[in-house]
Amino acid sequence: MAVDSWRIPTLVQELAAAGAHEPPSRYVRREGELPAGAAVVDMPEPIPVIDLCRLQSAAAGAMEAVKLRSALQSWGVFAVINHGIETSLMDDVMKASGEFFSQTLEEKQKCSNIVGNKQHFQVEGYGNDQVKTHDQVLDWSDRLHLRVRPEDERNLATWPKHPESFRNVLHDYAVKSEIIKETILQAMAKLMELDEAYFLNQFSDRSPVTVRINHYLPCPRPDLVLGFKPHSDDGVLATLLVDNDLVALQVLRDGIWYNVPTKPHTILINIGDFMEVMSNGIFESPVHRVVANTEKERISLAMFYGLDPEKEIEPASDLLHGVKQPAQYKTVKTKDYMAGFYEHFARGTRGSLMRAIPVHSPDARCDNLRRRCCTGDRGAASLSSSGHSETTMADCHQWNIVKIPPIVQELTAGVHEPPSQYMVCEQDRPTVTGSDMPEPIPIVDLSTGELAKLRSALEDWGLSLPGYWTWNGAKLARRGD
Ligand SMILES: O=C(O)CCC(=O)C(=O)O
Ligand SMILES: [Fe+2]
Repeated sequence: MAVDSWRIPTLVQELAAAGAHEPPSRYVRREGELPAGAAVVDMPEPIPVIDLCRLQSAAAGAMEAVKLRSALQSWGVFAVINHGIETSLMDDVMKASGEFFSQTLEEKQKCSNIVGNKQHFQVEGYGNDQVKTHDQVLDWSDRLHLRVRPEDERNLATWPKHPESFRNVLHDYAVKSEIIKETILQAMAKLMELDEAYFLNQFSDRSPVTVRINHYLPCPRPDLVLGFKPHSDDGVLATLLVDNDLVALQVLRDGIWYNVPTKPHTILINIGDFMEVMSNGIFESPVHRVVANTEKERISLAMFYGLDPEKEIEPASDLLHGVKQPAQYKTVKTKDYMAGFYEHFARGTRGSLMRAIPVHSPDARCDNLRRRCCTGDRGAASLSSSGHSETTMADCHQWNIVKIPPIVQELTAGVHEPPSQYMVCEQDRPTVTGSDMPEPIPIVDLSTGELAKLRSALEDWGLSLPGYWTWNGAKLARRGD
C-alpha cells in the first residue's frame, strides 16, 4: 500500500536551498504560537553557572548546591563548568555533526528516519518529526536522532558512516557526559534530602541514552516559523551543546519567553519530565523552544537520559507525607509515558496524563515550603481524542506558576551573596540610608468622620492608622469639595 506523501515532510535543507521567499504553510505556526506571539525578553540576569568541581568538594559543595537549587527553581536550565569534557572533544563532536549535515541529501538519506517499502517512521534517524495529521505544524529544522546506549541497541543503520570520525567522537562525548549526569543527579538528591544515589539508582544498564543533533537553517520569514516547537524534554536530564552564539533558545517562565544565551564550549543542562515526576514537582521540567533567523545555520547537540521502558516512574516516597504532601503525579510505566509523550510532542501539546491532582485544584496547593504551587488558570485544558486532558504549549503562556522558594534561614548559613532570585533589580535596590517621614504618621478617627484627613493621608502616604473602625456611611468628599 502506497504511503500518503503528506506524511513524509520535505527536508528543511531542501526548502532552504530552493530559496523560497515564504515557508510552505505546513511550517507556518498558528497565530498564538508565532515567535512574537508572546513577550520575549532577555534573561534579567546571567544564566546560572554551576561549577561541578565545587559541587563535589567538601568545603564549597554546600554553597554550590544552594546555587544549583536556585538555578533549578528559577529557570530549570543552567550552564556547567569544570565538567571534565575537553574543549577539543566538544569541537570534534560539533565538527563531525557539521560535516554530516553538510553532505549531500542523498548521502544523509542513508540514515533516514523513514524506512522500508512502507516508508514508516521511526524515531531514530535523520529527518523531521513524525507527521501524524494533515494540520500538524512542522519545525524549521532537520535532525539526526540516535540511540547511544545501551550500546547493543544502537541502530547502526542510522549512525552516519561519514565523516569517519563521527561514531567514535559521539561515543567518547557520550561517555564523558555521563559524569555530568551523575554529578548533577547526586547533588539534586542531596538537595531533596534523599539518599545521594536515589536518582542514579533509577537507572540500569538498559536505560536509554539518546542524542538529538538539530540542524537549524536560515529562514526568510523567521517571524512565521519555529526552529523547534515549544516542548519540555522527556527523560530525567538533558545536556545541550551548541556550535555558535546565535540567540535562538528560549525558555518559558510565567508566560514570558526568555532568550537563553548559549555559546560554543558551554554545556547547558535542563531537567526533564521524569525528574519533575520523581521530585514530585519540586523541580519543574522547563518548556523551551528555538526561534529561527534569516542569516545563519546553527547546530545543537542534546543528550537525553531516559529510564528503562518497563520501569515505573513516580514521586520519591520520601517526598510524600500523607495529605499534607500527597503525590502530585500518578505512577506510570516509562514506555506508556513515552507513547503519550510522542503523541503530544508531534502535536505541540503537553499531556497531563501523569498529573495525579489537577494543578488548579486547591488540593494541589503545596503546604510545604520546598514545593511549588499553582494559582490561577493554568491554560485551557481540552480533551484529546483519547480522552486525556491536554494543554497546548501556547496555553502555557497563561500558566502562572508560583514557586515556593527555599527557606531563607537555610540560605543564610555561610552564604556571602544572596541567590539571584532574591536580588531586586537595580532601580529597586534599597539605598543605604532611608529618610524618616517628615511628620508623624497620620491618625484618622473614622467614628468622627475625619474623611478629609483620611483622604489627605491616603493621597500623601497611601497609609494611615485608623483610630476607631466604625463607618458612618458618609461618602468621601473630594478634597476641596
Ligand atoms: O537547539 C536547542 O538549543 C535546543 C534543542 C532542544 O531543545 C532539543 O533537542 O530538545
Ligand atoms: Fe529540548
